[in-house]
Amino acid sequence: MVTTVILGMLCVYLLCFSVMFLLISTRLNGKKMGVEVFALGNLLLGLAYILQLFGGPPDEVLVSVVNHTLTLSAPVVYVLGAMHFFERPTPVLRPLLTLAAGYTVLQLLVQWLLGTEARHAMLAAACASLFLAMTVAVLYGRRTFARDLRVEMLVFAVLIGGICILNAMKFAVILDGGLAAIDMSSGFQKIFYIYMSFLATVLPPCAVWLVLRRLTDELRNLAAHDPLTQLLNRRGLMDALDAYFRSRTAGPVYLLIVDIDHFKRINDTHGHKAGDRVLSHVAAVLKATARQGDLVCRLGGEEFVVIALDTDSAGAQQLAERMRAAIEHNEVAGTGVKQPIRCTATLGASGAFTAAQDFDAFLQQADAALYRGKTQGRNRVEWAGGVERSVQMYGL
Ligand SMILES: Nc1nc2c(ncn2[C@@H]2O[C@H](COP(=O)(O)OP(=O)(O)OP(=O)(O)O)[C@@H](O)[C@H]2O)c(=O)[nH]1
Repeated sequence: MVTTVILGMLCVYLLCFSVMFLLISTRLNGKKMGVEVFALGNLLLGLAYILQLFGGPPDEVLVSVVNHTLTLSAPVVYVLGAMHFFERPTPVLRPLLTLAAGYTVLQLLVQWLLGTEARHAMLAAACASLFLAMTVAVLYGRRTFARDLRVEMLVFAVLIGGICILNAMKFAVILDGGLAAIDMSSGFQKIFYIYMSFLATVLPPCAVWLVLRRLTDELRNLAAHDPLTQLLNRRGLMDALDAYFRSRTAGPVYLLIVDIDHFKRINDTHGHKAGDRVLSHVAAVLKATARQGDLVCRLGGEEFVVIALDTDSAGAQQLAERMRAAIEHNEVAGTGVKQPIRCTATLGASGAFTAAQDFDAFLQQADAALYRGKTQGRNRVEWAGGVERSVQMYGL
């Protein structure tokens, strides 16, 4: 009786969460993160347990065969859902139907050759192996594709490891005591379904949490980057600068403004689309020329800011000159029959500063230098008047 009630609750959980996943997936336009696949997994497992409840005794072969196929298919669907979540989308329906057909045929064969007991033992062994593989994959994921979800992955590994152990025990129990040992009223089945209920309660909110984390991370990322060039925008730059100056090892930084020369002319001659390609190209050149860790940002229009970290004035000067030369010497490939576009940029550089609050003042300083560079002929690096003072101040 107790097991039947637990099983009934389990069906309700699974089907409710299936509907919830489905509803969530309808709100996730485009990138569904596997949520609709999780809904299918819950539906299959819910149906399997409904058959378990109302399908009659274990020797009622046809219902039992369908039940076992659903029971094995559900975790496979969860695996496919997880692959979608981790951006390795794979087809779902074809592998699922192939597995279902294959396992059904295998069951009928085993039933015919070895009987009901062997078929139940086979399901327990298959589930134990599958969950073992899932546990290993989750633990591997902590070190590779899911490094940002280390704690969550550990929780999943422990929970899935638990079902793996229970299925291995079920296999041993069937071999030892036959079908009577997994009767609904047996102590083992009680523990088995209590654990499954626990999982059905805990795992779906965990999955929702993962989806929420990914969504909020993506939103934060979108808010911090320029959509055209994928560089940091001003807000992202300020956050990164704050984070840098909070670290104990932070030293003075140098600010460079990079402004493409005669960009209006490029737009007017080649069109706005080509202008956008020039912006993306210059962004890529700046990113490739800066050192890893330096902050590269599109401030707006054709203006970029580079913050050179962990360097001295000589290093910042070399970086500025490298960037100017790289922009001058790398042409933007034309589309189709169009000629490649060449462009140059003028750079204004500030003195060193040591706090994020100083950003605006030093931006103005670099902007004044940039203006000088523009009036003195463009395609050059101009340093702010205070640079020598800054260099002396910080002893660089
Ligand atoms: N294609 C494209 N053009 C942009 C974008 N943002 C700003 N612009 C254009 O950039 C041009 C900037 O022109 P100006 O400020 O006159 O500067 P400039 O022509 O580069 O001249 P100098 O800076 O003095 O060398 C304007 O024509 C803007 O319309 C953008 O996202 N895409």
